[in-house]
Amino acid sequence: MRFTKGHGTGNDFVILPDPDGELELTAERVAALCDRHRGIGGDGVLRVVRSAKHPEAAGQAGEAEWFMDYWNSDGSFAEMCGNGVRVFVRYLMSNDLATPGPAGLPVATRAGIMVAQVNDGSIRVRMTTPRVYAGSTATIGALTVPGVAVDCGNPHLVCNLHDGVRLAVLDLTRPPGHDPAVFPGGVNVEFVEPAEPVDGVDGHVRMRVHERGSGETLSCGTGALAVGAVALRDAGLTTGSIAVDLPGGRLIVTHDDDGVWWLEGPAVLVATGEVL
Ligand SMILES: N[C@H](CCC[C@H](N)C(=O)O)C(=O)O
Repeated sequence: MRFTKGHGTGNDFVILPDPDGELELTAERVAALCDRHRGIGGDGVLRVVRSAKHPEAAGQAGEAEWFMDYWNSDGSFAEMCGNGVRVFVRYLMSNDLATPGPAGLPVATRAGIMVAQVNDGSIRVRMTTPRVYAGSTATIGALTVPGVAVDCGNPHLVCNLHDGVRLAVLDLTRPPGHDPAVFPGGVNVEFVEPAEPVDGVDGHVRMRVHERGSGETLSCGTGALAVGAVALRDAGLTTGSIAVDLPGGRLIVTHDDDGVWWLEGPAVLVATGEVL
């Protein structure tokens, strides 16, 4: 089975070309592929399958030829993967499987159609509108941090640090505690601290993330979208751009004057090989 390894700001994926949806993918096989010692290693799997050939995407086939079948590294499914869409699009174009149209390159996902606009260094993706909908808390040991629930197609809990607590001291080797009544399907938890002003954007924050189904990752695109939406709200802005620095790099979240939410960042293909 052929594979390609790629990443977006260090959020890395095993890409599996499967245009006709013939691979027998199971949670166990995905976890084995993502194992960083016994397998290829990755935060998740992106299966590249034609929308018409996948039961969860057939309804989107008229708008998007390709479906990004995203799996977390533990073999669980997720509705959406923001970094993954950029890497997926970079893969499609590098393998001459698709070319962007006038509006960009549409990709079907479990959270709906995302449209990517591609340039050499970075890709920007038209994302789902993040919905801030509840207050909740996360716990790490004896620390309790208030946060806000944000739906980006997948669930997020954005926790702004305060009282001198810094990102560097957080132990994210285990899932932070969360309220299952608010997040019955689990949640991606982001911790945020303010950062120094940066030219060209309206705000700048730093974050770390513990991802549902993958653990702490170097980056999370939908997490950055959730964090950017909260940062704009907290700044009293309805539109604007936020630079979000993650351990793996910088992503830019923009809410434009047309009401579109964009996530912009790099997408790199690292290697191609054969799974034995
Ligand atoms: N790394 C992904 C998020 C995966 C979300 C997944 N962990 C979930 O269960 O929702 C991103 O770039 O958006």
